[in-house]
Amino acid sequence: MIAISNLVKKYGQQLILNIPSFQFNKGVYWIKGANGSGKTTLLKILAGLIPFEGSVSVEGVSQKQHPLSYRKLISWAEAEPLYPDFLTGKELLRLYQQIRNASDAEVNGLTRLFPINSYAGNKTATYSAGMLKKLSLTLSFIGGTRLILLDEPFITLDADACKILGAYISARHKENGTTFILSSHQDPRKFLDTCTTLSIQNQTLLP
Ligand SMILES: Nc1ncnc2c1ncn2[C@@H]1O[C@H](COP(=O)(O)OP(=O)(O)OP(=O)(O)O)[C@@H](O)[C@H]1O
Repeated sequence: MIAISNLVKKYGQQLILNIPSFQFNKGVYWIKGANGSGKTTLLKILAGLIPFEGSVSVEGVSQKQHPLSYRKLISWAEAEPLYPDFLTGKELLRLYQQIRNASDAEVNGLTRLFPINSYAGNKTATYSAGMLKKLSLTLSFIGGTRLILLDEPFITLDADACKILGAYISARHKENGTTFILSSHQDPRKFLDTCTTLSIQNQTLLP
């Protein structure tokens, strides 16, 4: 599903990641690691957001050779989402729907997941951290992408929302074969049916 080859990431002279080779089959993956170990950096690399040495491909599509096709396969939700204050959740949902060519039925169904309809008409400036997180996760689920990258998806979510998120990930993986990679300092396995644990240690990714 994902193939990493000779991946090296440095910030200045500081080596952050050195992953000679790694393959992800379809699945649900939890990446753990100490603060500053490189989890967010790896997710950003897989999302195509930051430069790196080496190669990454998803379903045979190389990020460097076919960046547009590659990005169409992937969704990303960041740990602490931020949106322009003046936009409403509904406007963002519409934007993602248009970009990802999703149906009204799909988007309406996703807005009922957490649910976010009661506040999506308001400007994002008025949202709490958890409300923003629910919006950002909902946006990342739009469009049937094959790989969904979630950076600390459980932070700021209440207990019910954590259960809803875990059930959604498990069901979507089972029904559509979507691969999820999530980073978390909390053990997410209590919310997930299946989950493969990986860790980043000494700048590399280990099973
Ligand atoms: N833009 C940047 N410029 C310079 N160094 C950076 C930058 N972003 C991250 N780093 C460094 O890269 C290393 C890995 O950071 P990263 O955010 O990937 O860690 P993490 O495992 O996600 O950490 P945490 O669990 O604290 O969120 C850290 O040493 C960090 O200081």
